[in-house]
Amino acid sequence: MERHGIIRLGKGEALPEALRGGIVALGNFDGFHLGHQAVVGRAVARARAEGRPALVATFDPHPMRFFKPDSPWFRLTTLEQRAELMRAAGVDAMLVFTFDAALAALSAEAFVTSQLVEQIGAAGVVTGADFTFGKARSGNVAMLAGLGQAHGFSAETVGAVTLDGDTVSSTRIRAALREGRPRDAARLLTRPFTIRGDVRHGDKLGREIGYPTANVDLGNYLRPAYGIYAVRVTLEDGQVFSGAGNLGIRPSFDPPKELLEPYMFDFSGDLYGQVIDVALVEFLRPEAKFDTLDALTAQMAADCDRARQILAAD
Ligand SMILES: Cc1cc2nc3c(=O)[nH]c(=O)nc-3n(C[C@H](O)[C@H](O)[C@H](O)COP(=O)(O)O)c2cc1C
Ligand SMILES: Nc1ncnc2c1ncn2[C@@H]1O[C@H](COP(=O)(O)OP(=O)(O)O)[C@@H](O)[C@H]1O
Repeated sequence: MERHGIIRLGKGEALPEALRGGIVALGNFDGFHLGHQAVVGRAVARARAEGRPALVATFDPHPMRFFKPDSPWFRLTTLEQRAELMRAAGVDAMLVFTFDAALAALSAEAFVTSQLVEQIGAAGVVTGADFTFGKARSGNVAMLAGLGQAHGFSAETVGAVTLDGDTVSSTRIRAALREGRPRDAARLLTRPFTIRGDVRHGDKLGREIGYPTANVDLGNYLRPAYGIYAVRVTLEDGQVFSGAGNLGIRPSFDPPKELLEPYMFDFSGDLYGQVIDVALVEFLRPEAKFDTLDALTAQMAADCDRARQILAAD
């Protein structure tokens, strides 16, 4: 089924003929950070030069979620967000392997022959230099190159991208977000970390205190440091509003509930059911527990003033 240029492989679905023989960037690409952009950019450039489809092949769920279902939330992007970013980078389609027990059990060689050769008909594969694949991660890029020679595709690697002296990695971005450094994360991502979700009904208290907030669940996203952030919110129609939002459990309210709640400046209207993008621009302060609504609203007013200034200067 094709949606946002996403094609789920397997389950009886064949790749459309027009997309066979492509140059395939292979990896998880969660976040689509600078390093991922180099790998995908190389695949797109080669595809254009050779007149072939430019493809990305990725895994869903993320292998880490499959092997360690209890690991803390870590996603930097949804599949749909990644597909949009890939499209903007010139990719014709994002192919998704469902990462299940059957896929995890394939040897490196079986993965290459059944997926890359038979299913995708790849003419070329581009990965990062440290890419591993196949059962127990037994396959590496040298093996991929050897299998490519045997099966008639080329395998190319792109070296790690560094910024400020260190390798750009999803792990480094996750650490920055968990430590409340969204600007550092944004430099590595080339855009702010952005949570996409649909606007839920809450306790309807926000509007009473003069600060309606559009409540969004954090879903599978990595949990950044809890606190108040200066945010930019993009609505479904593409309009962008500045705002200030609470990300956390709202310790002043009972029972605590984990949410992202942006209040948007200079907006009024009904957002329930809309899918919005909330970009975390700057960390303002940790969440606090207030004993009175007056104390909370005074603090919210101060947060909004600060967020306005920060975003205006941005
Ligand atoms: C800028 C801003 C800062 C906030 N700071 C806190 C806070 O430190 N502690 C807290 O318990 N709630 C805080 N809130 C309040 C809650 O996020 C939320 O507005 C309130 O629970 C009303 O919820 P409702 O949307 O369900 O009506 C803040 C909200 C905003 C917009
Ligand atoms: N400036 C605004 N920022 C955020 N949401 C707004 C704004 N103006 C109106 N809304 C609407 O008000 C709702 C939030 O009001 P609120 O009283 O906090 O209710 P809830 O508890 O259901 O979130 C949002 O979901 C949205 O539909």
